Amino acid sequence: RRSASKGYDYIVVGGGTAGLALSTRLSQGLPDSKILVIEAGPAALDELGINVPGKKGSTLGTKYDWNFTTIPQVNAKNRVLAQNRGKVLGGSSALNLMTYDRSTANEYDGWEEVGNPGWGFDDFLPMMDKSENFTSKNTEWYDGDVGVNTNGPVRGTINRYIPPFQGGWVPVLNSLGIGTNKEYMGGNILGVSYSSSSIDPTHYNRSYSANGYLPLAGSNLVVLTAETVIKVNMTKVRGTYRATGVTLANGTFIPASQEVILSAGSFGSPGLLELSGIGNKTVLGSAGIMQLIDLPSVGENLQDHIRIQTSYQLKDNYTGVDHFRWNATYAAQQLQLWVDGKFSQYDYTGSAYTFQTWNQSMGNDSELVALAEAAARNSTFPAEKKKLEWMYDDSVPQLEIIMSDGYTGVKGYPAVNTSLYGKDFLSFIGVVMHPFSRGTVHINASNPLGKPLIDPRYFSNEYDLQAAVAVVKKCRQLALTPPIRDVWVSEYEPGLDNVKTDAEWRDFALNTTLTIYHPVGTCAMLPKKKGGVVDSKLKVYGTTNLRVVDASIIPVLISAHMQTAVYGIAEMAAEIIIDAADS
Ligand SMILES: Cc1cc2nc3c(=O)[nH]c(=O)nc-3n(C[C@H](O)[C@H](O)[C@H](O)COP(=O)(O)OP(=O)(O)OC[C@H]3O[C@@H](n4cnc5c(N)ncnc54)[C@H](O)[C@@H]3O)c2cc1C
Repeated sequence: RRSASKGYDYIVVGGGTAGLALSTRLSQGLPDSKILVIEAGPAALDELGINVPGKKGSTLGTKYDWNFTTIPQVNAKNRVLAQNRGKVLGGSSALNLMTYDRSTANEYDGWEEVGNPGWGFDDFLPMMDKSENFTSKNTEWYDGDVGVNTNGPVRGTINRYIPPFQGGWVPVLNSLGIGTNKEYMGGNILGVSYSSSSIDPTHYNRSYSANGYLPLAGSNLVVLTAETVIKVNMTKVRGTYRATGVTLANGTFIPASQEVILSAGSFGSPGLLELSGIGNKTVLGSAGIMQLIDLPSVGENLQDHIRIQTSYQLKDNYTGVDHFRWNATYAAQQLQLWVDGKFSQYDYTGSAYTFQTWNQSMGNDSELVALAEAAARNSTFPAEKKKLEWMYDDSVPQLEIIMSDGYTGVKGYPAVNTSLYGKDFLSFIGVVMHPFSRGTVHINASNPLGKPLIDPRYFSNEYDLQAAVAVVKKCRQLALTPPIRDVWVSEYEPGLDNVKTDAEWRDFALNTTLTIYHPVGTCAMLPKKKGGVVDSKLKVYGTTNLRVVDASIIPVLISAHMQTAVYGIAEMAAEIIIDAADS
């Protein structure tokens, strides 16, 4: 193995979701090139908190998490919200909640329509497919093989276990006029499904970039862990800039003869550009960094999905995942079953999803459409225009609801010694698909190498707040509809008596809305004059050989969880970079 300081042809910064997929593909496609991927976190391939599906969420707030937060959100009662990101080999694919889906074809087409040739659904679906091995085709909850592939590195699997108290999910949604969708990976996600998770059914463990892609890499890929990059070194050549390598926090310079690729994620990649002198002059100046390339959109255009939840105490005859919190014996038994490769409740992540338009959900979307029009009216940014177009498009969902096993919320699981301690819960997690709030992430001028200043500007327009209220009311409606109504004793959060009026729902939304961890757009792929940081070949404007390849390049937030798109972006980038090397 080469020593890191000797230099490489390609350096990928960030061994996360996109970074490991990309560097693996580069090592395969460019066998004569030397490729280095540098990851700030450790490798943790044997970590049960990562591998065991039923332990999802247990690594948040740990050493595997960057533990970022927002700045106080002025439109959300000044709350400071968590912004978790993986700091481990595999990045956020090691920490995520494993939902494995895709949005509607029209939304990927929207990426192309805002100025990115070659990124529409017909071109992008094959890239997402390249990454996947969908193991549940032709099963009870998936018809045939529409839109899926079966020989890629990351597994997508519908859970083999659906808890009895979730048996009412599909009948309830059907009774409310929502059709069952067993082809949700094929470019139409509307309807109700028992949907897939990134789980490998060989051992029912998490499938992610570190255990999916990396074992396929050639020996020409070197993986450096526990090293943080602090800047890309740039040199001016005939009026444009060339990346010559990267500098580590310990001062080591590592040269790159061909390309440097940033895959440090939606909060990491814009910061690295700024630390390298690429960005907004004021931001750089206040941090004492000399501007090399004037690119004012770096760190702008942050978009994220917001979520809001209600939760219910299950009747005592049901065993939910909260059992793991309060019954150590049960948890140990189930974990041993999982370790032994036997059927275990720890196999399970969650399966019950619905995606709907406002019309499907409420019968009438005119008030929300009017608010969306008001939110988008004065914007020239392509994302708002697209989101408004999608409000009028019957194929594009505006809300998602997940029926989730276990307590999820803001109030907290009941404290020891209270009457509800030792009870199990189910939660409904409502998500607004196309919020109009658009925020920023920048380096902190007083500590440029420290945590970034993240300001998603949650609820900076009325549409987002009313949409959150509409989706959380829907959560309660689903809970109150038999046979779901028959499985629970009482509404724990917010409580049927505590929140009844619209004013109370509004207050509840302001107090409890959170992120569902899908920040995108901070190095948007767009024409430069429209707010772009990278072009449609993912190259940073003003450079010859610096690219960004991760969730930050997504120009418009779509109605899906992000991982399948991020893997698709990495596969697309690999083709682009390999083609460029061959030409
Ligand atoms: C808690 C959580 C739950 C989620 N749930 C789901 C879900 O259920 N389904 C879904 O589809 N999506 C989910 N997502 C979103 C999805 O996982 C992310 O969008 C996706 O993983 C982002 O990939 P990425 O490559 O852009 O960034 P990441 O995977 O975060 O990779 C960035 C990598 O760069 C490294 N890095 C950063 N800065 C530096 C530096 N300076 N030097 C060296 N290395 C650096 C990081 O440590 C990290 O490994 C979730 C995300 C989170 C955080």
